[in-house]
Amino acid sequence: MESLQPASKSNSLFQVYLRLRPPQAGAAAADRFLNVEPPAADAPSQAPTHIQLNPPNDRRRAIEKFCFTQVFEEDASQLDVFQCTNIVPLVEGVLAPHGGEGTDALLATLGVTGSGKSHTILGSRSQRGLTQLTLDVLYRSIGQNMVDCSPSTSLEASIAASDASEAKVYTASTFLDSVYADAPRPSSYSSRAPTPMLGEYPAAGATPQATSRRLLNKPTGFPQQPDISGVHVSSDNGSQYTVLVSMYEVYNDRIFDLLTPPIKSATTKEYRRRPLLFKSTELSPDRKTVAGLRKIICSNVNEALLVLEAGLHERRVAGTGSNSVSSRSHGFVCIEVKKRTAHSAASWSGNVLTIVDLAGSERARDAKTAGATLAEAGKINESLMYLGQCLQMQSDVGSSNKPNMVPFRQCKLTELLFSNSFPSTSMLQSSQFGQSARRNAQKAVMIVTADPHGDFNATSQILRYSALAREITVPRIPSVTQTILGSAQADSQQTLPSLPTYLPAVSSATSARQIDDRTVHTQRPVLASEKSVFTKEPETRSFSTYEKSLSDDRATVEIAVDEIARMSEEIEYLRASLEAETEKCREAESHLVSMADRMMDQEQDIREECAIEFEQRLAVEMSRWKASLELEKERGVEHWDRKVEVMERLQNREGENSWVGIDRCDHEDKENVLVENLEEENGRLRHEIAVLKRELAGRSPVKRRPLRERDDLPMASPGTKTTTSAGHSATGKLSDNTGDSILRKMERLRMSDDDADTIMGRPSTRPSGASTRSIASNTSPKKIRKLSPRKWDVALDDDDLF
Ligand SMILES: Nc1ncnc2c1ncn2[C@@H]1O[C@H](COP(=O)(O)OP(=O)(O)OP(=O)(O)O)[C@@H](O)[C@H]1O
Repeated sequence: MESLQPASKSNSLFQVYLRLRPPQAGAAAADRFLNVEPPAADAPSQAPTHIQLNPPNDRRRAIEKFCFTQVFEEDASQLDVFQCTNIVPLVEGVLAPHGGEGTDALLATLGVTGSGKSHTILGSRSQRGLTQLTLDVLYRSIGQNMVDCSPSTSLEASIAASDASEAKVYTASTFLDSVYADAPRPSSYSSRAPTPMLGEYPAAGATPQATSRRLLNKPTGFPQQPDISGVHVSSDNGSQYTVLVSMYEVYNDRIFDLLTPPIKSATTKEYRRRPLLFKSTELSPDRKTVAGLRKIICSNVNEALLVLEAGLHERRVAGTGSNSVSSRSHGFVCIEVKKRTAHSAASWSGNVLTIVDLAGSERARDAKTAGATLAEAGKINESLMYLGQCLQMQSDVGSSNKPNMVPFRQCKLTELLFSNSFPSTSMLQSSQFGQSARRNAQKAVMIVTADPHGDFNATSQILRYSALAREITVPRIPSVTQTILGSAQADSQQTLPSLPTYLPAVSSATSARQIDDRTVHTQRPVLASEKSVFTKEPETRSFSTYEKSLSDDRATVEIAVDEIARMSEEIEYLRASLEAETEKCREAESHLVSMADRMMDQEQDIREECAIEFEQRLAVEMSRWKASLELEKERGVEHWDRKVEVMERLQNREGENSWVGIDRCDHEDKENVLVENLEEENGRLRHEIAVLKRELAGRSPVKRRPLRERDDLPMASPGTKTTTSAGHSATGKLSDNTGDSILRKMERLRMSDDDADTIMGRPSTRPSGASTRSIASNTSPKKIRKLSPRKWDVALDDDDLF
């Protein structure tokens, strides 16, 4: 046992203690698979530190030994555990009594479901747990240095201003008034809610905060045992202290505040909590915090216990086959000790003591879980598996070369537990340049609980990754080997009484390995004593011939034994591999179940969010649409009003003066058109006259009928109004009366003949006194016919009419 020692303390993030719970009623002593080894005589402490795990009913499985900081046996009390687990130094580190930064602290329990984690951390009806004991010693240590928390002071504001986690800070009186009913609870005390809380909150309530939350009955008193009034830690007398309590749980890998009441969903009508983020904030860029928590300023231990009670009431628990009140989430209680220089308005700084009650790993078969509880179990097992990986690798962290080897970012639980134990990359870089100093690493205590009569596989798995050191002893395989050797021995004893009789003590080459080599269970074990077992020289016998045959037999047996040992070893290795693979498979299955559940949860959340957003947008769009419709209506009315107005104005103006201008313009336009038409007509007539002249010249006098009688020339209709004034016939009728106008022109030509006669001294053929106008208008066609030959002759003779 001396060889199994824990790794150097400086390399471990946790001190790991093991606590065994008393047997449950009906547990048989024969079922006990775990034994505590008595401490070695020369050990520094007489407290046990080693246990041995004996596989029940399976002689082929290895015997495992584990080493812890200390092992508490079944009869250990709450006080024993409190005093021996170094919790007092944790409180001292948080209080920083000698000035300086102080250190954060973490106290956690880990174990299979029903093994006593909650009992250890939170106590029972009669016994206080480590949380209550820690609060007791903390408040008594601060004593008079606690700052006045009366409502008149601006304590909440000053704390909220210096808080890096965007917390909502309340005084205990404000918070407790909203949680507890005035009447004290008459019946029994219990810190655990019996069933999950969702959907159980009546809507009717007194205060706004309590509308979605059932008011609790205030406990009349808390257990006072064990008494630790003798335990005291000093605090910094030059400082003022205040203590903030906050609580949250990690459920299905999401963080929920236990001190904030759930909100009723608009769509599902269920009461739900909003998950919180674990992130770096503006005031804490290099350190992650759970953002948006409710933090309650508790000025005395009683207030802190009432807040704790209220938070525990909200935590998800359920009855399973393994535990009637089983935690379904990892519960976190944060006791934040804030400190500032006495009588100054300096900002608050401080440290946190985080107490964690982890949910227990469980096998669905044993826990008889189904549905949501089974999915929860899958999630719990998955997070514990990641925690196990982190614990196995924690020893590597001591070496500064591998700061990021611990895979703590795989789930919320390990992130919350480990992320502030390691410097972030940005912090490392900045500290390399001397920009910021790394905070003191947190001190951590892990209490592993185990039931020696419980589930062997689950317990051995937890012990494997939590123990500080582990040793495996591969069991002897007597069935085949002993049979062969036994028969050989029996044969030889007849003739060779002193044939060696001992068997190889097969042990693992990995025995006595320390925590640094935790992968031992996945490595192939080697027979340490394989080579040395059969190296002894057999005794020399007198019967030489018989001796020869015997030595042949012995050689054969040796080879056989060797082979058997090798095969046994191989089988053992394969069995271990199979076990590991089976375990992996089981973990993968539970992971799958939990992922499916998570997806459903997320889908539900997204649906809800979408529905809410859709409703909000719809409402906004509706109101916008209504507003724009109203506006359009108003605009339409205005538009038509304006149109009517314009029309009215136009009508008035037109009535007054517009008609005069329009008439004048019309008149001018008409005159212009008339002139143009006349010019055009004039040109055309000239052309026609020329044509007619040529035609007349080519005709015989007989055929020269008056133009008016000719069919080939268009004549004016009888009703056509004519006038002799050249170019002054009515507009538009000139073209229709072409023949008429030609006739008139011909008459004018005749007049020209007369004039010419006059000029040339020939006697005029026209009656005297008759004017051109009268001829044109009054002369009958017959008269014209009589005159025309001479006229045409003259005209032709003269040949110069124009
Ligand atoms: N050391 C102990 N002494 C007396 N009773 C104990 C002890 N440890 C556990 N028990 C009892 O065992 C039962 C289960 O314990 P507990 O609820 O603490 O288990 P747990 O590990 O927290 O389980 P889970 O992970 O399911 O929440 C409780 O009734 C508790 O009182």
